[in-house]
Amino acid sequence: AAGLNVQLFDKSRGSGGRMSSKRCDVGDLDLGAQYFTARDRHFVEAVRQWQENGWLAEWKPALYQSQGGQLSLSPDTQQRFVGVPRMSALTRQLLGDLPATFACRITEVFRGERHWHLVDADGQSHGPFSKVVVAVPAPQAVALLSAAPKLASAVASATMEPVWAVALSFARALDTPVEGCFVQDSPLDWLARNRSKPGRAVGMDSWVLHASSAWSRQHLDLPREAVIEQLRCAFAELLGCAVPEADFALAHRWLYARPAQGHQWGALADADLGLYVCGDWCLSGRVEGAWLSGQEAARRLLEHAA
Ligand SMILES: Cc1cc2nc3c(=O)[nH]c(=O)nc-3n(C[C@H](O)[C@H](O)[C@H](O)COP(=O)(O)OP(=O)(O)OC[C@H]3O[C@@H](n4cnc5c(N)ncnc54)[C@H](O)[C@@H]3O)c2cc1C
Ligand SMILES: NC(=O)C1=CN([C@@H]2O[C@H](COP(=O)(O)OP(=O)(O)OC[C@H]3O[C@@H](n4cnc5c(N)ncnc54)[C@H](O)[C@@H]3O)[C@@H](O)[C@H]2O)CC=C1
Repeated sequence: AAGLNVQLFDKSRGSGGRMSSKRCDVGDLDLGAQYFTARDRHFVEAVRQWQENGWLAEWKPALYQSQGGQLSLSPDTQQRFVGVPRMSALTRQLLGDLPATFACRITEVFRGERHWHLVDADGQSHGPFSKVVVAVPAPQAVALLSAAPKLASAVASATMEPVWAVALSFARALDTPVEGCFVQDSPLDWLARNRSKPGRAVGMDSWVLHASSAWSRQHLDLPREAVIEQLRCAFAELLGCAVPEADFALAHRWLYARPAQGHQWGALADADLGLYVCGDWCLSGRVEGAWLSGQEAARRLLEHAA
């Protein structure tokens, strides 16, 4: 928006990061961020604009909570948004025609005499660039900040927690009114019924289950099949209805799902070098926090470029 030339590199095959959706035979599944809320007025305004553009829609699930094995309705007035027809649709729209190189993992960010250069996992070099913004989870950012050791050590203090995500699809819809559920006292901490979200395929009855970070940490190296089975059992127990073997199942491990602690950093920078770091872990560990942190990095970068 400020007229600078931007080149984006991402190690994934598509945009979205932890907001990405997986394309499967049973439809698109949001395995990471499930929905987002908007509280900061700048973000509220951005969300309003995206909604007007048709990039996202409000999700109004039949919301439940489960505590001590007791399932109860838990309606509220909180507005929750999702990308349509999949979560990652929003990032695809925001990307527009910005030059982006996907499936490109950056392994080194180094400064030449006047400019920055990036090296990827295939040894290819990219650049020169006058500024670099590192927008990845804190533990992955550290390796890219060797040119600014002070910055690297601040970032290294931000640790992140894992989350196992499981998707289960059933040809016959489960006999339950639940469409979203906040869970306590279980290996799970969240579950969502995919077809209750706007614009999703309605053929199969697909669910996304998230394990708690504590369970995920304890079962980090459990084989995928075992993760699916254990979380399916926890799911069945929680719903209290018959849950057959799924017709389709997958498990995805998010190693750096959520920040372990909250910070109010906004973004971090070595402005003299032209190196900026941002991400949800600089703020609230939510989509809104990620967006605000990116805005703050951009603001500082432009301030220094002026
Ligand atoms: C399971 C789960 C559930 C969640 N649920 C919610 C929710 O309901 N509501 C909510 O608001 N938030 C939720 N979140 C959090 C939300 O997804 C994040 O806060 C937000 O997406 C973070 O955005 P980001 O840009 O900071 O980082 P990311 O989305 O992690 O983006 C970083 C990008 O950098 C790329 N990358 C990493 N290293 C390299 C490298 N070396 N070279 C090139 N590219 C690299 C990655 O591929 C990725 O695309 C959830 C997250 C998870 C994992
Ligand atoms: N699994 C993961 O890796 C991550 C999950 N994240 C979740 O993303 C959501 C985003 O947070 P916000 O935007 O603040 O969303 P929000 O306001 O819907 O929820 C915030 C938290 O409040 C509780 N809560 C809210 N509404 C209800 C309700 N009706 N009944 C019972 N409890 C309720 C619940 O504990 C929830 O986690 C939260 O649920 C986070 O736990 C965020 C980041 C990572």
